[in-house]
Amino acid sequence: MSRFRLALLQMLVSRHKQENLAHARELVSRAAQNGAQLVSLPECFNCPYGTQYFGEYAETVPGETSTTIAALAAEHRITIIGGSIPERSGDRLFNTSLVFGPDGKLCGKFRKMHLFDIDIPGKITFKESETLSPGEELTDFTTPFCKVGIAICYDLRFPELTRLYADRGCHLLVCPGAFNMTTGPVHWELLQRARAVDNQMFVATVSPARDETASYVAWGHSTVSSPWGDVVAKAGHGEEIVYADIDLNRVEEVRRQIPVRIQRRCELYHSLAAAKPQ
Ligand SMILES: O=C(O)CCC(=O)C(=O)O
Repeated sequence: MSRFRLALLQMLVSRHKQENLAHARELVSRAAQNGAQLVSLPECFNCPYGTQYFGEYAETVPGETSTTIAALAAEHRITIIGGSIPERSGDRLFNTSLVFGPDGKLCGKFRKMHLFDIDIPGKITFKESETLSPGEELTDFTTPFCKVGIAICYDLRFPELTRLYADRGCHLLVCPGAFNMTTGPVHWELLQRARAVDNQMFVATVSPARDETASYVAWGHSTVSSPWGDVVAKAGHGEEIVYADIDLNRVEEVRRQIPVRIQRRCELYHSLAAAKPQ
């Protein structure tokens, strides 16, 4: 199958977990009724985004949220990327994305690999590493359409991660993320289009809807970029579902036209990197 419908759920997240789960149920059902076969929720969809919330909202896997998403995937016979949730594992917390296939079974679990620690004086200081631990594994999964890789938000800033997925045969990267009002306007679209054009693959980012009353105000603008690097679908900042009819033939077409993937000179890069500067 070379075509499928992707839906990005730009959901408004509240402080009430039960309300968030009910809302996710509603949006997933709407997307499935509209023909979506692969659906993604945003980063931290069951909890407000902020280090002060992660411990309180964290769950083990399996747990309430994972069970809810698994049941929804099975009910609608679709694949659901469960955005991300704070996950508790022993005495550690992770920012984790869980993926469930149309049979309701867990088919992927990605823990955010690069933690969001930044300091922009007068604008935004954020230190995920105060409460979270980083993941160490790649997570890709196979669908009837293509292989899909997962990254979470700040991970998009590290081109090496997306390159690893592309080299493993992924034709789509899905990245639940919540950029903010400082970095979002300049970096959000730029980074995803760069990852798409670097690797000649589709890249989809899924943000929560903007809530001006939240302690962390998300940029919104969930987006799908094509292997050519152009934007094929994009949300505003309010709650909405973004649909994209993905034609995977575009991946092969762009790779044939501009064959950078086979023109890379990896041995040369390695020897240049190893050489001592003059
Ligand atoms: O990289 C950024 O500017 C934002 C990252 C972020 O919000 C996150 O990793 O959750």
